[in-house]
Amino acid sequence: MPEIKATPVVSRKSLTLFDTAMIGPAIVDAFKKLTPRAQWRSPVMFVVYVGSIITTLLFIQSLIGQGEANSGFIAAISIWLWFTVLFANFAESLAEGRSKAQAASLRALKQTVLAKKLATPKHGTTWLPASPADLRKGDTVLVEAGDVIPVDGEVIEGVASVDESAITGESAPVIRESGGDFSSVTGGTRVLSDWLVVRIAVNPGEAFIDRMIAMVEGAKRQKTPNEIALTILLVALTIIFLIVTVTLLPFSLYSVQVAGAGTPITITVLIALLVCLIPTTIGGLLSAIGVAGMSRMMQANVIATSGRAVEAAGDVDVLLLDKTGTITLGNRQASEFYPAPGITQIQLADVAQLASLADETPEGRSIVILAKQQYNIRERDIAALNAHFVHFSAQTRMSGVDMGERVIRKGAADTVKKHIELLGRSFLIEVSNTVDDISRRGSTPLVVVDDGRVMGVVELKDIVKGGIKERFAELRRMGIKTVMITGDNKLTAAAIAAEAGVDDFLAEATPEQKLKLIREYQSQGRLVAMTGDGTNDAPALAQADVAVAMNSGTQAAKEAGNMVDLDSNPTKLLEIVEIGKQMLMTRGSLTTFSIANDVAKYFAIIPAAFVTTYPQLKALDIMQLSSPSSAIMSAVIFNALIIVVLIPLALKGVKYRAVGAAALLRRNMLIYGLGGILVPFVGIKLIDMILTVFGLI
Ligand SMILES: Nc1ncnc2c1ncn2[C@@H]1O[C@H](COP(=O)(O)OP(=O)(O)OP(=O)(O)O)[C@@H](O)[C@H]1O
Ligand SMILES: [K+]
Ligand SMILES: [Mg+2]
Repeated sequence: MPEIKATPVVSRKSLTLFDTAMIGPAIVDAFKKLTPRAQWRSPVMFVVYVGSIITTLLFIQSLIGQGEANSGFIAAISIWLWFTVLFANFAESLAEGRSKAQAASLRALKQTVLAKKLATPKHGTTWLPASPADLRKGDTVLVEAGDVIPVDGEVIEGVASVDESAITGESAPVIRESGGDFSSVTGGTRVLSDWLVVRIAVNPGEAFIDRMIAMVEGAKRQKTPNEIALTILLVALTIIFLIVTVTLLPFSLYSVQVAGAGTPITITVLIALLVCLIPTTIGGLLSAIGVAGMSRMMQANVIATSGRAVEAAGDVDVLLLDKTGTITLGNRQASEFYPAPGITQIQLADVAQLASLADETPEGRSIVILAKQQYNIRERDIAALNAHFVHFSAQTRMSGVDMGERVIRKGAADTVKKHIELLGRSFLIEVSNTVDDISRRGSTPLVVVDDGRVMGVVELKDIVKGGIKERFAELRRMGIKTVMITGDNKLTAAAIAAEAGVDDFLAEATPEQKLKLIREYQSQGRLVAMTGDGTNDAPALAQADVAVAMNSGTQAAKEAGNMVDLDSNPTKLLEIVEIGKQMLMTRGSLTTFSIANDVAKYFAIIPAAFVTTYPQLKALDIMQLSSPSSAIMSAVIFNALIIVVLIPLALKGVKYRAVGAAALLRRNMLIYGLGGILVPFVGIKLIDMILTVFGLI
């Protein structure tokens, strides 16, 4: 057979906020964005862009003929308007630079190793080398120790340990196996031991990594509903100020000609006035805020496939989590056989094993293993048994085998109870007690029946993931209600719910009931987040506003969600909510700041701009700036520099605190509203003084 060499798996490296290596390219990129097409994306900045062009033309006119004002002044205004545009471009480029670096490191994961394509989907059959680009959905490949998994897929045979550090950054290997909720594998990860037969789940270009790359690269292209609403507000403000400014010109001309006032206002000054009044601070930083939000999600090891979901995360008020695999480790293992009165442990183990021979779930496999370990019950030849196997489903919550007339089942206590009641039998009190005891420990009881006769109960042990309780308490402080939903029985659910510290739980839930619960919350106007890993969670994930699938979960769960947590950490939602809230708050704060800024600029520019036309306006000149042209220059320079000053805030986001929304709003209004009014007074005065001291004006 041909030899296939494994290439080293590249790890995703994390990026700091201002990598100096990214500043140079961002500056170059800022100049590249000086095209009308790129500028048109932000209507506010487009107005500044047009203003820069007009003042440039006015400057050229002043050089070759009769200018409307001193050419030095026009040049200075023009240069600072160009800077304003460039600074906004730079903010966006810097944010994109981080995304691009993230996308590039993802692309490095796309391996070009050859896959071992199987002709028949069975281990031990022959394979031929195939390029990943030639693999189609439904093809099967063999992946052995040392091999890199070529494309996303589902394990259909085998158990192996897999190194997923390239995707998750987590160095501990994970187990991937057929059946159950741990069967999905991601392209670019590497099998460490044993082998897997994998059925390819995606066509070329549709793989998980491809979607991740598209997401980080396309972050600025898709505007979210929130962003669109804000853009409309900014455009409306821009239009109002445009109309106000444009009507000032004929007004000024009229005053001069008819009423005999001083000299008319110049177009250069009008453009400066307009640019200072329109919300350039938020207009220039809006795109960067969105791109940086997506980037922060990546940094948290969360892949969001929609910007809308990231925003919705900021407003979530209910979080639904499934139990097994999300709150618990999910690797439920049979730990003990509890026979019914009159039955021996060996008899129970024997029947339980028969019912599990073809059960590919981790639960089923663990029963076969326990029976072998404890009683040395050998696996029987399935073919010789003439048996028909009944596979587990989340709806029936049972599995088993029919051998001729003999019906063997194992499953959740309530469903098995119904099953035997149909046969006119009932549970013995001892069995019910055992079921309750196991449940109270937080374990899952599986009741085993042989032809209507209860043989006993198998205990499946599961472990609650570490550190969960503290994190749920934090969610509560944020005002988010946590609800655990599980297919397991009420007692087990109650035990795990108490251990994990969730606010509420729903037990014995079918996939339909999970879905129904989400719809109920949504109809009360709540925004619902759901975290799940299993195929039975997929409908609920598809319905939730923010749907986080565990990376360890099934392909179906990942397809249905709008986010994937690469670390498979159920409390990751905490960070997701924080990032969402931070993004919404950053936008809100900078919008407030941007609009509040106008007050100071109004007092700086209006008296200066019109003092030649209306000397009475001198009364408004509370800032006492050195000259009208210095006042206008200072305002324009401040307006440009404030964008640069606020870039770190736009990229990092305003600090989030787990306090109520009203308190947060009050605090932000105080800082960014009041600050927005006061800061420019100081800033403009300072710039005016510098210009004057150095004789620059
Ligand atoms: N292989 C199996 N054979 C028979 N019954 C099973 C098997 N696996 C699980 N069960 C029973 O079916 C119930 C429901 O399982 P399901 O996988 O739908 O939900 P769950 O994983 O327990 O909960 P969650 O929704 O939190 O993941 C389990 O609680 C258990 O009692
Ligand atoms: K402005
Ligand atoms: Mg599950």
